[in-house]
Amino acid sequence: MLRRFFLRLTGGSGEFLEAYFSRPDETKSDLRKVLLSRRDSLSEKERKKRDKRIMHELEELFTAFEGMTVAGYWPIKSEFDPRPAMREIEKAGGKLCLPAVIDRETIVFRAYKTGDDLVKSGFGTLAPPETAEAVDPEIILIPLVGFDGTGNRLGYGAGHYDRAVADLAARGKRPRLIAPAYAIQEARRIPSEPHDQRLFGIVTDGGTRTIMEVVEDGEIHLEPPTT
Ligand SMILES: Nc1nc2c(c(=O)[nH]1)N(C=O)[C@@H](CNc1ccc(C(=O)N[C@@H](CCC(=O)O)C(=O)O)cc1)CN2
Ligand SMILES: Nc1ncnc2c1ncn2[C@@H]1O[C@H](COP(=O)(O)OP(=O)(O)OP(=O)(O)O)[C@@H](O)[C@H]1O
Repeated sequence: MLRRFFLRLTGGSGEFLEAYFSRPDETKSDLRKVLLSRRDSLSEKERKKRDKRIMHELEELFTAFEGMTVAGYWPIKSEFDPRPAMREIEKAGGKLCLPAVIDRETIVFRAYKTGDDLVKSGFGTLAPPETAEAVDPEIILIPLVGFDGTGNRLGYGAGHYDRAVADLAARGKRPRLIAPAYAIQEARRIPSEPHDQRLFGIVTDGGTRTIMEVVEDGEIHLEPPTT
């Protein structure tokens, strides 16, 4: 069976934060402020337009999610709304889950089906209740504040996802992190620390970035996780 790995570096709308290239001393929290305000500044109309473009890019991946456990997220603030994509993933045979906040450091993933009840879960998020089954996602649609072209991710700074992915890795799981994001959330460089988990793919309204694909018998699949 032919297996070929390649890195696709396409897209990119040139909307990234150029200013930070010349300032290597830029801290994560400074970057977070600037990138959050960029995201917040999109009008509702502009956001909807960009959401459609991101959804269109994501559509290419849905069939690859068949039979996989895929973590979505319930959007807060000015994040891309992944819920229409989650419904399509479900239709394509993916099993959904959502992150639930346990404490300031910990999140877990709980099974979710469209229409299931959700409960308040900290930091303004909603999540399945404790009674929902705990699952280990193979694909994580991961929200972010910022990213760079090499797959570094900047979150809200709690380390929730970084810890959750490290925990999965410690148990032999290798979830693929795919970030739907607005092109304006790109910075020339996001500082990377050892605990930071690198993105597998970044799907933006300016194109799909840095996504690793596996081509098998002429078809594009996401690599199945090695457990
Ligand atoms: N929609 C969504 N769900 C998510 C996350 C996320 O980023 N987005 N998470 C991602 O990890 C986890 C929840 N963790 C979060 C941690 C901090 C903040 C936040 O907004 N923090 C404040 C600053 C910190 C504070 O208030 O102490 C902020 O940025 O205003 C949000 C979510 C799991 N669920
Ligand atoms: N695997 C880990 N083990 C212990 N501490 C961690 C781990 N991952 C992250 N942290 C800690 O969490 C804090 C926040 O990390 P960072 O600023 O990278 O968060 P973030 O990636 O922006 O947030 P998130 O992952 O919640 O979206 C840091 O103090 C970091 O040391």
